[in-house]
Amino acid sequence: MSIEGKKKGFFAKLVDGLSKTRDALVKGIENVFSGYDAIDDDFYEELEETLIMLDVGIHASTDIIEELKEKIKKEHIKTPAECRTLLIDGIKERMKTADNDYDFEDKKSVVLVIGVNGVGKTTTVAKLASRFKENKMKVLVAAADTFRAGAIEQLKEWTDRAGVDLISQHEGSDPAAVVYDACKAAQARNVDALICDTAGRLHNKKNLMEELKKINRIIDKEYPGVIRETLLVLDGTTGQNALEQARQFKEVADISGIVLTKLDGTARGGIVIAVQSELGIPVKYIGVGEKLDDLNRFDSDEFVNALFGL
Ligand SMILES: Nc1nc2c(ncn2[C@@H]2O[C@H](COP(=O)(O)OP(=O)(O)OP(=O)(O)O)[C@@H](O)[C@H]2O)c(=O)[nH]1
Repeated sequence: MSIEGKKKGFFAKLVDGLSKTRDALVKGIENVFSGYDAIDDDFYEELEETLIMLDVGIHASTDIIEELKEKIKKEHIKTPAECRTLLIDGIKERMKTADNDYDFEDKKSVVLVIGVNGVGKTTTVAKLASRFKENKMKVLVAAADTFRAGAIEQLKEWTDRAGVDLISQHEGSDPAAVVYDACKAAQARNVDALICDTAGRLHNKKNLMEELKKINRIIDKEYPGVIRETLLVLDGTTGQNALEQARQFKEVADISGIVLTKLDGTARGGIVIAVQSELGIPVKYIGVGEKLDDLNRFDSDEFVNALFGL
């Protein structure tokens, strides 16, 4: 399928996947807009409460409303209907990614993928590998989640499916040793993107921090000069728990981007807005299904349009 065709397919899935969020969000917001004739404190309060209820997050919701108030004053807007467009534009604006956010997609890079078990980390590694491969990059994957039983086999199945090579050792081996091997192999094979699946044991933050530090040290030493990216994978269906997880990971790792998975079929898509605003880390990819091509770059215009059924 052409890239254009794939993009359309992804958008259709996104629109479809966000239908539950859309139903909840749009219905809630439209109710506020249609329930008030004038813009007053009650209107703002109800709008803010609706955003919070939809997992947009307390801080982000407050910010959005404050920003909206200022714009309304500046532009002398009088009716709730007129302020709907301002609200939508404001949400789009706060989720924009920067131009250099995806440099690792077309330059020599090492991408560390972190996140707790079950969030869709392994699947995301494979989806990224497949995406980079389609972009004509030579990809290598490292199985540095050596802790969870069966993780290596599972990753092997996925990388076979994606048609990319995997560097692995046995279960229980030192993740840093796997990364060392992978750095050597990446250089010997002239690889463009090395993607490392790492373990995410949040219940032992100190160990996790040490492990990630060690991995980073090895990459710095053995594979200098490459672009570094650390993506945290979060399960979009878990709402505020995902946000809490992200806060904890932020303490142990230098996260450069978020991948939100399972946005298909959740009513909690508002979490995308919360994550971006509350953590100050851009959402770079979203997952809307279990197949290899069900991951795409996050596009704030596309996302908010899908969310509001525009
Ligand atoms: N619907 C849907 N399912 C997804 C998505 N991403 C991953 N999954 C599913 O979520 C489940 C967990 O995904 P994994 O990739 O195995 O998760 P993990 O974080 O590596 O977790 P462990 O394998 O337990 O370490 C699998 O059944 C995936 O198919 C997504 O975007 N949408």
